[in-house]
Amino acid sequence: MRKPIIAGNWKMNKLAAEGARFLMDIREKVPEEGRVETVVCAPFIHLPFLSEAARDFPVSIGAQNMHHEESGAFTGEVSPAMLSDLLISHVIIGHSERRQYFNETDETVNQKTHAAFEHGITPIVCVGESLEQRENNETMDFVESQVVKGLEGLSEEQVKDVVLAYEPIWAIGTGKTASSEQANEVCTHIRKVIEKTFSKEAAEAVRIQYGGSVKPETIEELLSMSDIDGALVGGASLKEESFLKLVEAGANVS
Ligand SMILES: O=C[C@H](O)COP(=O)(O)O
Repeated sequence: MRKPIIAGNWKMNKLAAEGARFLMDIREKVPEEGRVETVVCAPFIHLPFLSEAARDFPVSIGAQNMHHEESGAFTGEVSPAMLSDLLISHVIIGHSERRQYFNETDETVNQKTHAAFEHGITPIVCVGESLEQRENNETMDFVESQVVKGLEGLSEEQVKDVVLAYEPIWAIGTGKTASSEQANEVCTHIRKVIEKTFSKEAAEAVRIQYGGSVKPETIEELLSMSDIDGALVGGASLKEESFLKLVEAGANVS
């Protein structure tokens, strides 16, 4: 069975003291690592503190982006080497907000995904269609193309360790969650794409999260679906109480 993975994406929220307080508040309450993987993806400035503070309890700390180069003249960027130096274990790659506002493309997603593996960081690769694409029945083809291009050139073993996050853009921060069936239908398609492009073993191993207005009230049903292995959560990951409920739901998947 694939281990559920619940990742909070704080986006551009929380001052340093608020981030620290959040971690201290959840430290005694997160379920043990064997049942669920718990990840907090925080803004860069939080990472040194959070990474150090989370060392002795089962919360992994992730970044929300990175550059693909090791170092160099890229003002304002953060490299994979800098993240692995801080023992950052996960990185979100190609979030739709990065694609929309910061010109991320399938090509940069692919470069960053390779770079993450070179530095021992687990990539959480985001894909998902716009409302217009959904209404034009382009969802499956579009998501397939994002998956194939984003993961191009990875080995089968690497693909098994990728986390894919299916996030329909129309459901992000809007309060409109895709129905569990809608979300699962696309996640099942993604798994078939992995099988076709890599192997059956890779398809069975790869974990696929759903993201888009996930709340404590909706998580259980989402996690009960055949191809949804976790959630990438924005708004509901900002409050300790709701984040813990999401993680607990992940730990209770049998
Ligand atoms: O990365 C998280 C997603 O963008 C979902 O955000 P949301 O839970 O606030 O809709």
